[in-house]
Formats: sequence, C-alpha cells, structure tokens
Amino acid sequence: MAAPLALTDAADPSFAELLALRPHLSLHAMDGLVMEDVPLARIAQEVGTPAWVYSAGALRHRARSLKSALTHAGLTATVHFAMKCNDNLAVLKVLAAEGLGADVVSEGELRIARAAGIPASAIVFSGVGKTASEIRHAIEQDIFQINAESAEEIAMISAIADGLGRTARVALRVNPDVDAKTHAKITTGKSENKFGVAFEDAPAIYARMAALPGIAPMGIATHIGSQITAGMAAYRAAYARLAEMVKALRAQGLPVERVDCGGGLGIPYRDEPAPSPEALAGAIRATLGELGLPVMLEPGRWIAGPAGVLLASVVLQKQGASHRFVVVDAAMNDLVRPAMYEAWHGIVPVSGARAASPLSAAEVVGPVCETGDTFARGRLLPHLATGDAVAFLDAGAYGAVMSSTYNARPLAPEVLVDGTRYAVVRERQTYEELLHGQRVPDWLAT
Ligand SMILES: Cc1ncc(COP(=O)(O)O)c(C=O)c1O
Ligand SMILES: N[C@@H](CCCC[NH3+])C(=O)O
Repeated sequence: MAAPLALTDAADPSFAELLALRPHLSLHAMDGLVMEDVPLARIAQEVGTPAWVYSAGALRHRARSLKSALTHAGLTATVHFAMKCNDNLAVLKVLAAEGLGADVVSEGELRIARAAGIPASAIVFSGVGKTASEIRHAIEQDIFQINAESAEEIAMISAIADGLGRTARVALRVNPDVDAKTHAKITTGKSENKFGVAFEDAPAIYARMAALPGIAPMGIATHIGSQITAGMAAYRAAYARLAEMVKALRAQGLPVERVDCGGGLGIPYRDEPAPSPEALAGAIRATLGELGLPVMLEPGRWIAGPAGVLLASVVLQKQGASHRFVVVDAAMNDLVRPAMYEAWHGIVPVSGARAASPLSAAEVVGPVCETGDTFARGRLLPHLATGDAVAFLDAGAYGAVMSSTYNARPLAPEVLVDGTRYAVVRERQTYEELLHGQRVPDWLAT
C-alpha cells in the first residue's frame, strides 16, 4: 500500500498557517473561528455538534477558479462535479448556479442531481457496476453521457436502449495504466485496478460499440485516481495515451466527439504540494489540445473539500498512562477518513482565546468503541475543556457522504453558510429515524 499521510509528526502547520490557505475561515480574538461572516461558535451553540458546515462562498470561488483556468488555457470544457464527494442538495444548488453539471455513480446520485435542478443534459454516469435498472433510468432521463467500463456493460446499454427505442450517448472508460502516486485505496488508473477497459483492448471494444444499435459513441474517458498531489506527470502520461488513442480511432473512421479527463486534483490537507487547476488545464492543453475536441472534467474534492468543516465539541479531556486524550463528540462514523486512510485533517479550536493558549501534544479521539476511532495523534493543541468546540478542516469532500450510524449514532446535520447567513440544509437524524424501518418478525413479538 502507498505510504499514507502519517498521523504523527513534529512539524504540523500552525493554526495561522492552516487558515491562511483557507480564506473563507478566519480566527478572531472575540468571535473565534469564523466562516465567511458567521462565527462557528454560534452554529455549534444553535445547531449543536457534531455538524458539517459548508461555505457557499468557497464553493462558488473554487468552481469559478477551475472554470476560468480551463477557459484561460483555451479549452472548451464542461465541468461535472463528482457528487460522490458531497451530495448535499444545497451544495449542489450552489454549484449548479455556477454552471457545473454532475458526475454520478448511482441512480441515487442521479435522482439527487435532478432534484437539485441539474439538467439531465449536464449529467455523466460513471461506475464499474451500473445495474440494468440504473442504466434504464439514465437512458430514460436522456443524460449527457454514460461512461461504460466494460464490453459487458456496453452490451447491456445497447440492449436496454434499443429495447426502449432510444439512443444512449456512451463514452468508453479506458484504464491508461499509469500510477497516480496516491493512496493505494484511491488509485484507479493502474492496470490491476477494476476500472475501465485495458488500454490495449479499447480500440477494438470502441469499434464494436460503434456498430451496436442504441449507442452513439461519444469518445473516451479516464480517471486515474483521487487526491493526486504528485505533480502533473501522471495526468500528462494518461492524457497523452488518450490523445494517441483518439488519433487511432479517428484513423479507423470512428467518431470521437469529446474526451472525459476525470477528476482527482488533490488538495493540501496538511502541507502537501497543491497542484493548481492552471497546471491541470495546461496538462490537458499540452496533451489533448491539438485534437480540437471539447473536454469534460469530473472534479470533486478540489471543489468541495476545503469548503467544509466538521464541527465537534470536547466531551472531556483525560490523561492516560502516556498520552493526553481529547475525546470529542464526533467519531469515525462521522468523518471516516483518518480511520480509513490514516488521513490528516487540520484541527482548530473554535475559541480565539483557546487558539492563542499554550500547546501540547494530544490524541484526538471519538467515542466509538474502536482504537481506530482516532482523528489525530500527537497533535499540538491547547488545553481544551468540556464543551469547547473544535473544527476539523477540509471536511467538505468525502465527509458526510461517507458517514454511518455505527454505534447507533445519528447522522450529523449539514449547514450552509453564505455571507452573514446560515441555514441547516440537512437536519440531524433523530433517534426515531434511527429505528425507522426496523421490523420484529411475528414469531419474536410477544
Ligand atoms: C469516475 C470518477 N470521477 C471523478 C472522481 C472525483 O475524484 P476527486 O474527488 O478526487 O476529484 C472520482 C473519484 O475518485 C471518480 O471515480
Ligand atoms: N473516499 C476517498 C476518495 C475516493 C474517491 C472516489 N473516486 C477519500 O476520502 O479520500
């Protein structure tokens, strides 16, 4: 497995350094940690914790920066937000208003995208195991494009579309066999990964696809992995291979309308080098530009990750045999990334006074009955008292969507901040809802 980000380290960035890179967050002596113009202490007080909080301003700013980088590189591009990273309706509404479409991986996501007002003509459906009923639904909705990941799936799409008397626009997802140098669990473009068709097999599969009823071949797609921070080399290698393939397909007289470049642009959770959208746009331009085709992008994390925090409160602080433990009311069932990928998230006290107090190392843990329910080890934090709020940074992507009710902990609410306003955009799950749907069979009911 690729090296994860270490949970323990000596040179963590300071609170000021973390916040300097996240302009929608600021720390004040009186108001403490503020998102846009709303003190997070107010949200912690009024909504309770744990709670996910997203900045509409940051979402807009990041969507615009990405689009403008593509435009400045002279590319004709559509951006399809990978809503697997955040499927909150209000978040999607903000991004739809910026002209973003959606990249969906299930019928559930497709339905949520439509409910957020994203037109079917801006939706691309990716995924290695779309079921027949999901494919049928996508075709009935007449979405922009289905990215097929196997010859078997193409046969299903053709049969379903033909049976419905429709034509599905289909791109072929190609596995370029490049190493994106990210965490092993989220690398997708190596030949041993389950995604797409092998590079060598793609031209023949594409040609067969073009001859099938019910399918309009649109082009090729790739996605090499997520949280890519190791520069543009892997992107360039993958896109150069796609360019080569487009030329080969065209030489066979096959139609190619566009290329889907996927997502994966990484963000600095701690102090990783952050590849810019300009660098990505430049890599696309340099490799695919001469084809003169429109491109599609499927970014998720880069847009939503830094825009969100997970607010939690300290339940208690205790001194163990060798460590100070800060036990918070959020846990691995809320933010699973540290437990799952040993991921590092910045943790900033919400009180200005606390943030300015002397620091010492702490283990930040949740209440779940697993040692893996650890958010940070050896993290420099001030003394924290019961009820003090803290914010876990960069929780806007792969945060709420990956949460569960493990240990019968209700799902945390989601909040959208927009300037001086905030609103709860998904309510906290109730204990009644936790029990909802459970049935005791007759033979056990006494
Ligand atoms: C097909 C596809 N597109 C886009 C994404 C979005 O990735 P990221 O959030 O890293 O931009 C993913 C997830 O890695 C994906 O599987
Ligand atoms: N869930 C992963 C990203 C998965 C990307 C899915 N295509 C993370 O939190 O980093």
